[in-house]
Amino acid sequence: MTLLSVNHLKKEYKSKRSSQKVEALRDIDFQVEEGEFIAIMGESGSGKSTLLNCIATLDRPTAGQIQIQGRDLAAFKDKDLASFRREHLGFVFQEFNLLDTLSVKDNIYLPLVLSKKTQGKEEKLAKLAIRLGIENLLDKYPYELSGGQQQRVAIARALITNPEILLCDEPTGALDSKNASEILNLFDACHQNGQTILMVTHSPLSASHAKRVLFIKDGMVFHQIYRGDKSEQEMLVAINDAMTNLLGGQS
Ligand SMILES: Nc1ncnc2c1ncn2[C@@H]1O[C@H](COP(=O)(O)OP(=O)(O)OP(=O)(O)O)[C@@H](O)[C@H]1O
Repeated sequence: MTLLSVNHLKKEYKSKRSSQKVEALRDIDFQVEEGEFIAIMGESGSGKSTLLNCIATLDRPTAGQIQIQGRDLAAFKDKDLASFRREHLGFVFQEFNLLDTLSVKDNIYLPLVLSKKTQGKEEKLAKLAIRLGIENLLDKYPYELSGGQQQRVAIARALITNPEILLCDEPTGALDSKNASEILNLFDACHQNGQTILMVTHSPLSASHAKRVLFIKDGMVFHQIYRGDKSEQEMLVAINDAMTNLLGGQS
């Protein structure tokens, strides 16, 4: 079943200094099936964050359509978007974005508290804590944790509402290679569990964990690689080749 449908998406920003417009997204078109793990790659400035922000309902497109489970995001009023975002989407950021004044446990509960859906929260937390290997960290505070531990907690916070899509912006960007690889293994496990994941990344290694990689250039999807039967290593080679031939070659 198609979970996310992005049709002819266009986003223009008006420049503050001149009347010129920046066309961040020109014509983006793709579909995501339920349970897919997709990476989005592209050079700096190619529009990846703009695309993620539009899907995340944090920004409105200039034209085109985004549907999540058949719901057209343009039809939502601003005041309804926040609750839609909280209840249907999960976010993982490069810089973890945990609140230092709350314990790990309370950070993870926060989306449930904000949605007033705290019933059964202990059970949900207990299951997630085991899956993510953070059982011993729940009473600590974010500043007491390593980067890798903080990202595990951030993933738990993103998953506790059982979101339809996990949206990740450079989730391993602030981690060393060992911690990055542990986080990527967690994404693999989430994916095997049926979680739909959309991850923006500069890292070919991170993207090699995905089942499909979309390359964005000049505000359009101009290439895709399917994992198919490829091993992670073969996928990594294919991604690096695509980056050399397509991104490097045409810019
Ligand atoms: N708020 C804004 N106002 C004006 N222009 C913007 C705004 N946000 C992004 N842009 C422009 O839109 C284009 C796409 O930016 P975007 O941040 O989406 O790229 P990106 O692929 O995520 O880059 P990076 O990999 O460096 O994060 C760039 O030319 C950028 O300068």
